[in-house]
Amino acid sequence: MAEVVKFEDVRVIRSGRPILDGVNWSVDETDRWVILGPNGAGKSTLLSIASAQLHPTSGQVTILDEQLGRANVFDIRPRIGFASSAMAKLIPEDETVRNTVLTAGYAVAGRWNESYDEIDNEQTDRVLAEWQLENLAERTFGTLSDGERKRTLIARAVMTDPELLLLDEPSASLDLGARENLLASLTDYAASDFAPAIVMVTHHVEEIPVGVTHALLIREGKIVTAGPLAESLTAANLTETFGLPLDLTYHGGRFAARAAN
Ligand SMILES: Nc1ncnc2c1ncn2[C@@H]1O[C@H](COP(=O)(O)OP(=O)(O)OP(=O)(O)O)[C@@H](O)[C@H]1O
Repeated sequence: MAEVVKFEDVRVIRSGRPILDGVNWSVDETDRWVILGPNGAGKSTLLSIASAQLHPTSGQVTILDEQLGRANVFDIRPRIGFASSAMAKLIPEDETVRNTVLTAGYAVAGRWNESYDEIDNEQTDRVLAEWQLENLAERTFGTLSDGERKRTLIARAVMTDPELLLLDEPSASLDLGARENLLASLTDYAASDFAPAIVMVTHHVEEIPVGVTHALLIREGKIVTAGPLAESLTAANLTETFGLPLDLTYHGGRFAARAAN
C-alpha cells in the first residue's frame, strides 16, 4: 500500500497559539478516513494542509510523494479533489452544473474561453450520471438546493480522477433524505476499486457513510486517536474528544451518538 498523506510532528501556530500540535498521521491509498472533532478543533486546518493550501509552521508533510515546502504546490493541487463550502463560494451563481463539473479540468470556477476535448465532455457525462446530476446538468448553480450543491461540488472534485479526495462536511445542512441519499452515493463511490484515498470531515457520527475504514478524532489541535474505525471510534474516545459523556451505538454499518445518561 502506498502512503498518500503523511504528517510528521505537524504544528500550526496562529496568533501565538498552536491550532495544530504534534500531529502525526498517515493515509494509505485504499483508506477512507473520517475526521471528527468539536468546532475549532483544527479539522479544516488539517484539510488545508492535506490539500497543499497551507504550510505548517513546523513539521514535515508529504502529499502524494511530494514534500510540502520542497515541491511546487501547483503540481500537487491538481492531483487532489477538494469539496468544501469555501469552494462553493467560488462558483458563479449563473454557472451551469455541467460547466461547474467540466471546468474542474482547468481548475477554474466559471467557464470562459477554455476549449475542452470530447474526452472531457464524456468524462463530465459519466460523472454527472454517477452523482445523479444528469437532470440538473443545465440548471445554474445559484438555483440549486443545498443538497444539489454538495453533490455538484463532489462531482467536480472527482472529475479529474484525483489521487486523494478531501470532503469538508459533505452532508452538513442537508435534510434527512438528502443526507441519506448523499451518504449512499459516497458509500457506492468509496467501494469502487478506482476510488482514491478519501478523507472527510464531519461533526456528527451519523454522517459517517458505510465503508469508512479509519477515524481521526481531534480536540484543541491535538489528535485524541487515529486509526482503524473499530479501534478509534469508541464512546470513550468520543467522550474525550467532545468533552462530555457520550454513548455510541452501531447498527448496519452506521453510528449514532448521544449524551450518556
Ligand atoms: N488565521 C487565524 N488566526 C487565528 N486563529 C485562527 C486562524 N485560523 C484558524 N484559527 C483558529 O484555529 C482553530 C482551528 O480552526 P479550524 O477552522 O481548523 O477548526 P475546525 O475544527 O475546522 O472548526 P469548525 O468545526 O468550527 O469548522 C480555531 O480556534 C480558529 O479560530
